Amino acid sequence: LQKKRDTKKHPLPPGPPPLPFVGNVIGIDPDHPWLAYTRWGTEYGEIVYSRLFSQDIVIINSERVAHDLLDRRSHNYSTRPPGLTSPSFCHDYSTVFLPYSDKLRLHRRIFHEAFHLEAVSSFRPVQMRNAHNLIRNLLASPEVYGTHFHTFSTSIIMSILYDYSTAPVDDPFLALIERSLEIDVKVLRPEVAAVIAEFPILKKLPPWFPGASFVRDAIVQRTLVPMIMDMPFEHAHDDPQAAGTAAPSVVSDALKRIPVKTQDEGEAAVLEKGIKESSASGYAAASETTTSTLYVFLLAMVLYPEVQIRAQAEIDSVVGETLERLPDWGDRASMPYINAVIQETLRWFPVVPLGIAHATVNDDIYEGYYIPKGATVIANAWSMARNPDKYPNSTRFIPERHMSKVVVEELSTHDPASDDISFVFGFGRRICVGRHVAEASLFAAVVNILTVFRLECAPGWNVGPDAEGVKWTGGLTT
Ligand code: HEM
Repeated sequence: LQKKRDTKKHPLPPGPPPLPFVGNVIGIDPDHPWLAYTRWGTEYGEIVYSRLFSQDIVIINSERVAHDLLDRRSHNYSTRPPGLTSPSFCHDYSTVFLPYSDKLRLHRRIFHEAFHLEAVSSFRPVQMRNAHNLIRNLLASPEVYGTHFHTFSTSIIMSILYDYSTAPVDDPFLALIERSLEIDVKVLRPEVAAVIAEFPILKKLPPWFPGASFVRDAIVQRTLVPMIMDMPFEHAHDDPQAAGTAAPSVVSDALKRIPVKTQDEGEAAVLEKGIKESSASGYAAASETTTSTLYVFLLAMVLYPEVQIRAQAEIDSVVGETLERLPDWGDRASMPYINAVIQETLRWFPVVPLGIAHATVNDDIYEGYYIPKGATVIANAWSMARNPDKYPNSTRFIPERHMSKVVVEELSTHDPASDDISFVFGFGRRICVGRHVAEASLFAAVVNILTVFRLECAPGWNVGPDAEGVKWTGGLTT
């Protein structure tokens, strides 16, 4: 049955013709939906309407429209599709998937206090120390570079959030959280949410039922999430017998602020819960994204040796060819090319290719098109990164394209949100809260790797400069 609604005589945005009942399921590779959405962008334009069962999906393929809707009309476009916050998967705690609400504002305030532009420089020692560990690990066992990237990303975020030092291998807490993240990345997508919303009965299938893997995943997740939230939190929490003993961390600092602000026990409990939940969300949001970006960096370096040579020449010109010291934060302003390499890495293959879906609170009209209330709104970063007017030869890795725009001033005043590629961090009231931390971690890793190593393709590995043939994993992050 077709939904009947009053579109106020405005048409829906253009899009592929839907099949009866199921909508636009044909032609979408469920693991790589950004490819189909980008194709639709070429065919139908900057804003595309599609339908999955009865779920309206609006795909934004250009930065222009994303800024118009998600920034300028953020009052209407800042919530999340309800299917993403399924209580069966215990996601109702996660900042990333919360609807726009007081709880979300509290989470974002907690993040902002720790991660705003002026505050993040306090994490630099942790980031540089972990970058040095990263190059030591890469030297010892380069073949497991992926594990080392992962250790780098997770160790930084665990130190920052909880002052928790992860074990060099097989950390028991990380094993739990990784299992939980594996499930999240697989399940928390608008396409899956639309199917589950259409057939709530699916949630009731017995776990042994063939194809009911997400029911089994939900059961595992319900066991994991309380552990993931409580274990590191207790580590960062002050010993109640000896107040003020916890080492500095986002969590302990936030907890210390509570008594100053409120004497009310109920309010204090809400704040404490907010701190616990937002910090648990921070780990998930930070680890995969930073690790994946380092994979893209590595891919670029082996496919573009001339970029690598230019980047290394810049480093040599700053720290000296004899390598008497490793680069440090004070060198960053003198390394515009390294900064451009980081920008281009974020652009070349955005690791959150479709961002995290937003949703509309009310009906809207935009450039004559009707956008329904409750629509899932996807900002297609993949397509924005391939805008041929802004990025000629967009499939090529060309750091030089950022050189006129890269900000080289002292980094405490450097706001990546104002940069060319800010779209990879999302939009409006939901823009990534960890973007300043992410950028700094990437600098620490990239500059140290390039100082110490030459990165080359393994013999016999033949991938062209467009990285065609590279297999991108499916999910929220790739
Ligand atoms: C290269 C690294 C990263 C990339 C590409 C990235 C990208 C994104 C994107 C696209 C979103 C969705 C924005 C939107 O809805 O419009 C997001 C949200 C978020 N990110 Fe990041 N992120 C990165 C690193 C981090 C780090 C290091 C943290 C640290 C805590 C973090 C924390 C978050 C949180 C909490 C949200 C949810 C915000 C909300 O829903 O209001 N991210 N990120």
